[in-house]
Amino acid sequence: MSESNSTLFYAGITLASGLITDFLINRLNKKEIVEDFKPIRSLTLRKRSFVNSKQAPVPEALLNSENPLLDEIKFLNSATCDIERVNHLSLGLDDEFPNIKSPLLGEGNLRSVFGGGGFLPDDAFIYCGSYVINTAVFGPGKRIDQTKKWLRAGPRKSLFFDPKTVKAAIVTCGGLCPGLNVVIRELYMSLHYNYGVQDIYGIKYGYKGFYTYDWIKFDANYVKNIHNLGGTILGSSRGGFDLNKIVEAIVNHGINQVFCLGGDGTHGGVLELFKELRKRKLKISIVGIPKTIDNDIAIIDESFGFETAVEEAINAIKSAYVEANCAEYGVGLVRLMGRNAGFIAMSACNASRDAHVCLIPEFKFELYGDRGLLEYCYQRLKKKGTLVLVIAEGAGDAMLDYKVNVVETDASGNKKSQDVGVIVKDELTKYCKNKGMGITLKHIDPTYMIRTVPANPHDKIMCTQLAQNAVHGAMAGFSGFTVGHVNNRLAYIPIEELLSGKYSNRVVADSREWQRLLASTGQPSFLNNEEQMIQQKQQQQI
Ligand SMILES: Nc1ncnc2c1ncn2[C@@H]1O[C@H](COP(=O)(O)OP(=O)(O)O)[C@@H](O)[C@H]1O
Ligand SMILES: O=P(O)(O)OC[C@H]1O[C@](O)(COP(=O)(O)O)[C@@H](O)[C@@H]1O
Repeated sequence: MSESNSTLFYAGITLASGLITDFLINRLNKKEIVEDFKPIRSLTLRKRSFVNSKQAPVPEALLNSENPLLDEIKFLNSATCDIERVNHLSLGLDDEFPNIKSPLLGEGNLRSVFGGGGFLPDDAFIYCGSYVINTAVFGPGKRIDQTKKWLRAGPRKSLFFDPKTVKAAIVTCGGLCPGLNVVIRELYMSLHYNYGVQDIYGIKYGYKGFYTYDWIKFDANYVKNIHNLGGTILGSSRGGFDLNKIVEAIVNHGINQVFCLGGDGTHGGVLELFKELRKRKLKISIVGIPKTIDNDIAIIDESFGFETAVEEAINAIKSAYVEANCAEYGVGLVRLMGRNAGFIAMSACNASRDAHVCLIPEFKFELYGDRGLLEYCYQRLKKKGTLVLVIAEGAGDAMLDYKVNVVETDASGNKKSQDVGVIVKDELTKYCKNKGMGITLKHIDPTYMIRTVPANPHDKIMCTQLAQNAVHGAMAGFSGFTVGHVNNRLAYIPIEELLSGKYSNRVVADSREWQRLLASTGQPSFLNNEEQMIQQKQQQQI
């Protein structure tokens, strides 16, 4: 494209309305790539907000270069529709923009099993101006041009990094989660076999491993069988984030791509590292891969390991039901993880159909009083003889009339509270006894069992998609981003945006999933004065 044509092209895109932009871009894309479909769609409704961000301009010297990746970056910089830009290593650095042909580019299936030669057809690559929309549902008052758009994840035809010069490091942080080993394996396989990267290292026991332990040099034999193992072969930890020591270790090892698997805390670390690396003008791409069984990471549809955890949680609920059903006034009480969000508990209840009450951190409730939890349980036992309660760990904080103590704070600063399962068990037993009812209560706590199993097929597929796309993004030179599904399509999300505080992911009262749970359990609010609570909430929102 000549310079004047190119200027007109970008000006046209910039000025066109969102709808016209979408139309043009869809035409440019020619064909939809179906590779990033998830096997099952999460129906969770999320609250999302809309923001715009600015980036460093493309250096003058690069404006005339012929390079599809550079075109994409210029497009992202000039587009006025609400595309959330991901930082690129070329921006803010004055060097020439490299134009390295992706080794994935090829003639269909011509690649030999021994490597060499590309294997992706031309239209499998992400084209300039390809994005994922934030909202899937449109109706009166909601226009497609007003919804936020995220950069589409996927392979780029030209790369920022020459694979021969890439040295990558992989680290796993925070709590365990099914699928960590699948992501590690696929990061290695994609870097090594698809792009030809030779130097790939594993960091032991989370962030502190960068500067505390010897690094593991991976080879294919080391990782090829790990996908069927629970946990992480690298080990994980909380705490130990020391910015300077980590940057020093990365630089000393000559690393230029870092992949960090973890939740919000880990992404907080990625953001700090990203800012520091940018400040030092280092060409090191740092990428987050969202991990948590709690499924409470904002913006993305779902985090890997969550479905596996729900599947395992159902086994505990099943056992609780059998125990409850086989005793006079039998109660099965299952405590599940979920420090801040009740997605595991809600989904496990919806899937098992055996739970009668589900308590999660998002909704306040009372234990005592005519409309409190204990009276409801007592009445249900009197009438039906059986009760299954599912309680998320953080629900203790939602009890209005019982003070739950914070017993400790973990090394990452997350609070650890008194066990809500034990509190409800003791209080319910006492309450029923005072009313002359002797209950048989079995308390099942499968919290660590549900997160240590290997990933199920759904999560394994998701882990593979995330890892491959994290690698594509890093090889293209993007940095400071995380990768995840938005509306069932893979997107690159700037971590600055993810952690900006404008987004959250919690169960919301009007979501279809929560309404479905209420419809199937019939549980009330457990509030003695619900009306008053609603009014208070409304006032807080004004
Ligand atoms: N705001 C932050 N900035 C830098 N590092 C952080 C931050 N919050 C947590 N971390 C580090 O991230 C790692 C994982 O955090 P943690 O909260 O335990 O798990 P998760 O990543 O699953 O939320 C820990 O090593 C912790 O020290
Ligand atoms: O005992 P640990 O390792 O602190 O893990 C418990 C925590 O794990 C979680 O399920 C997930 O936490 P992370 O996302 O930080 O890994 C929390 O809900 C729970 O409090």
